[in-house]
Amino acid sequence: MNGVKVLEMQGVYFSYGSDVILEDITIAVEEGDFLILVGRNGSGKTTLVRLFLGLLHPVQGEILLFGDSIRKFRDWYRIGYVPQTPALAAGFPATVKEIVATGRFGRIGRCHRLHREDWQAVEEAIDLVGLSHLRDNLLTELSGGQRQRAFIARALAGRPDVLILDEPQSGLDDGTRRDFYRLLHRLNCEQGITILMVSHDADMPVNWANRIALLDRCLLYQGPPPIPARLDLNGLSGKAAGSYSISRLHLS
Ligand SMILES: Nc1ncnc2c1ncn2[C@@H]1O[C@H](COP(=O)(O)OP(=O)(O)OP(=O)(O)O)[C@@H](O)[C@H]1O
Repeated sequence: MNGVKVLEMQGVYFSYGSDVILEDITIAVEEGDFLILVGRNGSGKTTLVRLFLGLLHPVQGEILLFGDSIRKFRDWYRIGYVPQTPALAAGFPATVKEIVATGRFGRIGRCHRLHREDWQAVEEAIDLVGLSHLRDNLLTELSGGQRQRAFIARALAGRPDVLILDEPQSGLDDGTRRDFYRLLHRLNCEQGITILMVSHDADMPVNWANRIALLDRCLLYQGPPPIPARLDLNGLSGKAAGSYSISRLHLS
């Protein structure tokens, strides 16, 4: 955490038609951060991620990537994206190695052949996530946790500076989820990869993150974990998501 801003929003607003989804968002992910963005279902987390990926555009405010306006930014290979994988992985007729190799295209361009150094990056990424023994297996032959790792390896193959993960832990059992957090912690601490992870899981080990942000259309908290007790987290769990509300957070 050296103060260099990798991802930044300044006063960002976003709406779908007349529905305001994000309001006055000012947030920065700094180099070396492990920032977890939490919020109930529908609070705008994926929308915020899609804005950082340039897939949506704010109606107001500025987005900066590595200090440059997103409008001028071209180095997309510096950002590795891991989507919610269960949907993506269903029925993928590709091996681990093949899917991870597609992670190189952001760096070398889609119409280029992979060279020796590309395959080396692919092997390194597979190794980093502990899937070397399954490199030639089909994705459909993998468990949910192993698939998750394959998609992380895919994002790592482009040797990004920052990883953005959108609820990567959904659908995993407790043990697999813990292993998964350990892997992310290792990538952050040992490989120096900056991480922005989205979650609506209030039970995650937030102490592994150095920063946490709570979103519900606007940012209700950002700072070191844990979220202050007055911002009662109970309503963030999947079970109680419906009972969570902005007014309750403001009043408690
Ligand atoms: N393409 C779209 N058109 C209109 N409204 C949308 C669209 N995509 C999302 N929304 C709405 O925007 C709001 C925020 O959605 P978003 O997916 O960002 O929430 P989220 O916090 O990521 O939710 P979850 O935890 O369920 O994934 C929701 O009310 C959703 O219904």
